[in-house]
Order: sequence, then structure tokens, then C-alpha cells
Amino acid sequence: MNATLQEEKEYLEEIKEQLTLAIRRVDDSVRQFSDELREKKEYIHEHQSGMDEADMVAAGQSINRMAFTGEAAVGRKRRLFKLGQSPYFGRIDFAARKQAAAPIYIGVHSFFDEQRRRNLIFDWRAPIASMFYDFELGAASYTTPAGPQQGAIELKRQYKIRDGRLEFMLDSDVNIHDDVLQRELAKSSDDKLKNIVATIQRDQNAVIRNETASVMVIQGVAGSGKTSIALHRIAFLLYRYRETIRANDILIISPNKVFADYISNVLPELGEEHIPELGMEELAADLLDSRYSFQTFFEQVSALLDAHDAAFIERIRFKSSFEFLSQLNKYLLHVENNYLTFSDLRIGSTVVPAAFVQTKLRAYHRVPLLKRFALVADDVRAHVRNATGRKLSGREKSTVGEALNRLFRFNNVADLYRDFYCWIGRPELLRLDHSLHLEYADVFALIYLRLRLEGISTYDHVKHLLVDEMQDYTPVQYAVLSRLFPGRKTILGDVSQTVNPYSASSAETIERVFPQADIVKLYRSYRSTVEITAFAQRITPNPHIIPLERHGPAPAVLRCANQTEELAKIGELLAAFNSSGNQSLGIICKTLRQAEAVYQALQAPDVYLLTEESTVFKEGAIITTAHLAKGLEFDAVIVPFASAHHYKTEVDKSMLYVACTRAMHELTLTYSGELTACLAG
Ligand SMILES: Nc1ncnc2c1ncn2[C@@H]1O[C@H](COP(=O)(O)OP(=O)(O)OP(=O)(O)O)[C@@H](O)[C@H]1O
Repeated sequence: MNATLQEEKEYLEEIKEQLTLAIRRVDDSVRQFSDELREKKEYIHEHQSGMDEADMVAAGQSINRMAFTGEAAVGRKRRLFKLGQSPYFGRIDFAARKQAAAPIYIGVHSFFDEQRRRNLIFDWRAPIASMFYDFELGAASYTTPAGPQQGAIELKRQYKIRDGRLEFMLDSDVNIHDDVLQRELAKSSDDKLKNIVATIQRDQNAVIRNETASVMVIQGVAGSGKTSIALHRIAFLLYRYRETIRANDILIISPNKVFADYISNVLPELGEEHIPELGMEELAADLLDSRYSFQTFFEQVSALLDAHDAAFIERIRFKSSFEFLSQLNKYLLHVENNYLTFSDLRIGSTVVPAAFVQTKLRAYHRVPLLKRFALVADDVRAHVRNATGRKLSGREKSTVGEALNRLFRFNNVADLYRDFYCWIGRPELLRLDHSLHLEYADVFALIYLRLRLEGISTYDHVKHLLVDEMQDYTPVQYAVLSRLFPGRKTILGDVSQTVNPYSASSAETIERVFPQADIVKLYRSYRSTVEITAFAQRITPNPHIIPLERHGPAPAVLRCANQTEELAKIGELLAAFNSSGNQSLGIICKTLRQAEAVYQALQAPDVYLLTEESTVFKEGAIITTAHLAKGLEFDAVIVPFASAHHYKTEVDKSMLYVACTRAMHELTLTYSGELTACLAG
């Protein structure tokens, strides 16, 4: 063993010892807290009769304080314990100007040596740790409250420590060493998405640590780490702004529950609490006060996959356009200018001139229209009070309210929405029957009208919004999000991975809704082998994509004589997976019907069918649809029924691209009949 390795091993043992001592100290203080808490409770119990209300409140507060401190100690213990397993993953020896170099160890959390009053491990989010990601050996700098600290990195080292044991270490003289990244990516994926702190790349680090963007749009190719980066960005913001932002101030809008479960590990792995999460449809139901039933996005896409209905596509296309949002905005102006009828109001013997009401209503132009009537009613009441020199009777007060409500010709948003289509001369674009069941394309348009006319402030508390799969949301949806969430936003996705090409948004479309957005584009793909990435390029080419140099078997396209033989083949592939070293397999179909057919045919134990109703991500082998698999990844992927019969339209092609790009190491397609033309390249 060379001297450096020996030194590092000794240092690791020393740190582990320090951590053990620190855990013991926390244990002692937790014990002390719980003893004090018990004594306090006993004291209160015994002296209850002699205590007045103020004493009780004070005692309650002190108990809460103790419990809070106790909880913080338990959290600290959890973090220390985790550090004991893997205390650090990186080290840089940094020499600040005119000073000798000092080692800086970087880990998932910081560890402070109370006795010597110095940091033994720095949190990866600390400003000084940013140099590990941003610089090679030589000149380097980081920001401090007093300005940039210049200096030089004299050594850069990476470690893999697992269960307290040093598995390997590497000195690197270039950026984060490719070897370590390669080792990480070559591993099989056994479970949910993982943290990537040890191998964050420079361009990714810039996105994670960006503090200036009020809206950040990340357009990145499949497997470029968008979701991972966005979650690390949240962890960074929680650390950087720990005084002002808490986990509860953040909201993740996720495409479905399985995805939400799939990403749920990353932040706790980084020591952060669970972040509230909401599906787009849950948000819609909430904003419509559950007054309307509506088609879901899954149902819309399934309908498109089932049949080619030109009128349905036309409705979706129009309502996904920027033009539609502009028309809605113009219509709102039209409503304001034309749908209010002003006349003099007679309250008792007082006449309130129409011009008075009109001026008042205009003065509140910043308030949503339907909210203005109540404000103007107060003004009218005050006017009448001044004119008569007396208080108004209850009856007179309600007469004012009723008269003002009559100024506006509509009393519900659905009627206005219907009227909008007459106004643009396209009534055929709305399918809304009396049961008020909305098509998915209408859901957010109706919400937008409601938002503009009534105002909604339920989500004002959210300080940071994260939206994944941005390509699936339309300009109207973004206009709603923009008004609903005034705080900062991180929006990410990939235009090539749309499941509905008729409603897809690009980064440029989103930029039109958020002109202030910082747009970042990521082209390096980390998930799949070079062979799989090249194969997926045959479906949707992207000349800019840069696959990470990692090789594996070429994807296989297996021809079968008929469907029975195809299902038998999939059974064989499943058996081969079970005896391979791979941990996860995704059998990804175009539709749920196909997925159910494969599931029935295989009848294999330990194979799960993932549907729209599923709420958790399962390990091992799963059968699902491309729509649901979006955002997930598997060691090996099988795409059944890749025939010309099943994959022929634009929507089918999108599904095939999503399915193939889920594979990390192995990809197999099966078909019978003629092979799909989507693979023609
Ligand atoms: N810097 C990195 N170090 C190690 N692994 C990384 C890095 N960046 C990304 N990865 C890995 O690449 C894979 C893809 O990441 P992620 O799912 O975040 O990408 P994505 O862009 O959201 O993908 P998609 O849009 O295709 O769903 C994950 O396994 C992730 O851990």
C-alpha cells in the first residue's frame, strides 16, 4: 500500500472516530432532553391545580421548545450516522493567496469539530465546495460574503467510501474524473433515482447553484440529468436560503404518482425533508373547486393513440397554441369593454350616477373583474351615506350589492368560456355538454378565465415551483402557473419526449410566456450506452446530442412469426433477465391494452403491471406504457409489438422514442409482421 493511501485510510479512521464521539454526545443530549421533558410534564401534572392560565401557556411553550430542540438533535444524529457510512467523496487542497494549501473534504453534510472549532467536512453546497465541481488543478476561486476568494487548487481527489470502508480513491488533474462517473453510470439501477453529488458536472453545477434566475427553463436531451439537477437545485436553495425557505415553501408539479415516488429518495438522501408534490390534474381539480369533471391527460393521449379523429386533433392543436392564449387575452379585454351595462342606481331617494360607478370600476383595474363589484358596492354605499348623512338600512345595503351584480351579463365562467368560442367565430371548437365534462384541452383555459376574472390566491405561499416534463404543458397552462405561483420557478423537460405532439411546447414557447426566463440547454446524455443513444436517434434525430462514452451490446430488433411467438420470446427475455446481473427491467408498451395483454400472457411472479392508478414505483421487472415510463429508467428495456401496424403516427413515434430512451444498458424490440417505419432513420 502506498503512503498516500495509508494516510487517507488513517484519516478516514480518525474522522469515523470523531463522528462516533459526536453521535455519543448527541445521544447524551437527546437523553437529557427527554429526561427534562419527562420531569417537566410530571411537574405540571402534580402542580396543575395551583397553576393559572398564564403558567399553563408558559409551561406548554417550554415543553414545545424542548421537544423542538430534541427533534433537531435527532435529525443531527441521523445526519452524523449517515456521514459515518460515507463521510466524504471529494477533497481539494486549496491555497488561498499567499497562504499554504489546506485540505477541504467534501461530503453530503458538513461536520464541525466542536473542540478545534473547524470544519472537518464541508457540505457539498457550501460556497468553498463549489470549486470541486468548477475547477481543475490551478487557479480557482469561490465567493465569500466579502467578495471572491482567489487562490489555487493543488490537489483534487475523489473517494468512494461505502459502509465506512474506502473502496477506491483517485487523484484527478482534469475536471471530475471520467472514471468515477463511468463507474457510477455502469452500475445497475435497482431502485429509485439517486443523488449524484459526487459526480455533478460543471454545466450541471451552474444550473444547480444559479441564484439569480427568477424562472429557469432547462431543455435537456433524454438522460441529461434534468430531473436530478432540478432536485439538487432544490437541495441547494434549501441550504443557501435556509433562513427564508423551508421544504413546505416549495412545490413540485409532477406528471403522475409513480414518478413522484420514483424521485422521492433524492432529497431525503441529501438530508432534506419531503417536498410537497402535486399532479397537474390534482391542481386542476383544486382550481375548479371540483365543480367540473374532466378528461385526464392520460385519457387524452389514449384517445389519440386509439383513433385518428381529425376534429379532436384540431381542437387540441388550437388550444395548445400561443394564438389561443392571445385570443383569450383579447377576449378578456372585450368582456371588460363590452359586457358591462352601466345605468344610474336609485338607492332610496339618492341617485348614484352611472358615471360614478363606471369610474370606480375602472379605478380598480388591477383587481380581477368579478372581485371589483364588491369593492365598488362599498364605494357606492359610502357615497349614499355621505349624500344622505345617515347609515344605510340592511335592505338598502343589499340593493346596492344586487344592482352591481346586474351590471355584468354573465354569472359563471363556463358561460363566458362558451361565449368566447362564439366571439372568435369557432363554436365547433368547444365540446361541453350539460354534464359539464371538460375535454383536457379546455381544463386550463377555463381555469385561466377564472383566474383572470375571479383571482385565486391559494398558492401565494409557494416560494419555488418545480415543473417537470415541461413539453407536455401548453401556453395556457403556463399562463395559469405564472399567475398562480408568483415565486421563482424551475421548469424542465425535453421537446423530443412529448407524448402528445399536437400539444407539445418547446423551450422557445415557454420563453414567450416567461420572457424573463434563463434558458439552459443540456446535450450530454448520461443514462444510456452509446449504442442505445445511437439507436434512439433513428427515431428522433438530434444532431446536438453528446452521449457519454460508455459501451454495451447493440440494441436487438427481433422478428417473430406471429404474436404468440412474440409473447413467448418476451417470456424468454424475461427469464434471461432474471438470471442476468441486471436489477431492473421495463417492458414498455404503446398502450395500456398492450401492456395488459403482455402481463396476462407472461403470468410470471414478481412482474408488476404499472398503470395510471399505480402510486408507487416497483423494483424488479415491470410492464407499463411509454406514457407512464416517462422520466423513469431501467437497466434493460423490452419494447414489444414494434411493428408497422402499431407504430405509424406521430404520436406512436413519440411513444417509441420515450420507450427506447428509458434503457441504460440493454434494449430489445420485438415485432411480428412488418417492422415500424419509425426506425428507418
Ligand atoms: N453528473 C452525473 N453523475 C452521475 N450520474 C448522472 C449525472 N447526471 C445524470 N446522471 C444519471 O443519468 C440518469 C438520467 O438522469 P435524469 O433522470 O435526471 O435525466 P433526465 O434528463 O431527467 O432524463 P429524461 O428526460 O430522459 O427522463 C440518472 O441515472 C442519473 O443518475
